[in-house]
Amino acid sequence: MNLSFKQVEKHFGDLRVVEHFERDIAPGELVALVGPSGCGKSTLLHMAAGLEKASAGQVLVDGQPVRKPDPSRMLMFQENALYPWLTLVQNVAMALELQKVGRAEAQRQARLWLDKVQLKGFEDYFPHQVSGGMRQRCALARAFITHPEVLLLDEPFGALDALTRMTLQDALRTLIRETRPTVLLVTHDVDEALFLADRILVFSARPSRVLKEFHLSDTEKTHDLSNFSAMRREILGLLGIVDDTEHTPSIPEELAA
Ligand SMILES: Nc1ncnc2c1ncn2[C@@H]1O[C@H](COP(=O)(O)OP(=O)(O)OP(=O)(O)O)[C@@H](O)[C@H]1O
Repeated sequence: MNLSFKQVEKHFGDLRVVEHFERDIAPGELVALVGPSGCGKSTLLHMAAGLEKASAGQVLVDGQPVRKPDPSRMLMFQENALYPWLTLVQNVAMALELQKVGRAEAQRQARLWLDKVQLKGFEDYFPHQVSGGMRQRCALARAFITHPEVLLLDEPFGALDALTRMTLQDALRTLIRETRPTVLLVTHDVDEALFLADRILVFSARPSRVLKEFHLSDTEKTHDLSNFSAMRREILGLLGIVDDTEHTPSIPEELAA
């Protein structure tokens, strides 16, 4: 599915959040949104999900305006939104049952998806009986089981420690390769964006604009992102996290005097 933002603006009362946002996201492409806190990244996801309306402009899916939420566009948050009173398999199956798939068939498919995210053996555990990383694996299975065509990921691994986050990023990448949804990923983790994205948009503070867009080559990426160190530095510089001028040549002593 093609996801298009056409001159999108979003205000909440007097608060101007997003201005003139214009981008096309191609079917199967993964675009990461990074920017300062409060610049409107989640708001863009909410508009794509149909939870918020643009104040001006349009969000289109395959040329059709987004008017309301739809199962073909799946939103996944940082806080795992699993139901605590359901087991993992019941949580995953629920996504299909909501689409009128019978319980037995939904549970059969849910077991397969839990296997895909390495949760075999934990199907009948309740969320509080497994780790945070396992809960997010389960949330991934639940997000993918309905084969969404657009996946809207809002800091999906933000609450996890760095090592667990990397294993979840691997799991997510495998699932994306199998099912090729169009993905918008909001993240504060620049390495996560570099590892997962085909394209990274770096936003300014509110009212936000795109400061720069980075295209990542198709090469097989690993968590060793040394090939991307220049891009990483530039992104961190745009975000004001590192001084990107620090590697410019220092002034020779005789001239500095
Ligand atoms: N429903 C709403 N009503 C009023 N203001 C809102 C609403 N949703 C978001 N905002 C405001 O819009 C601004 C952008 O919020 P948003 O959550 O999109 O930012 P963000 O870039 O995702 O931030 P963070 O990185 O901290 O999650 C914030 O100032 C927020 O308070």
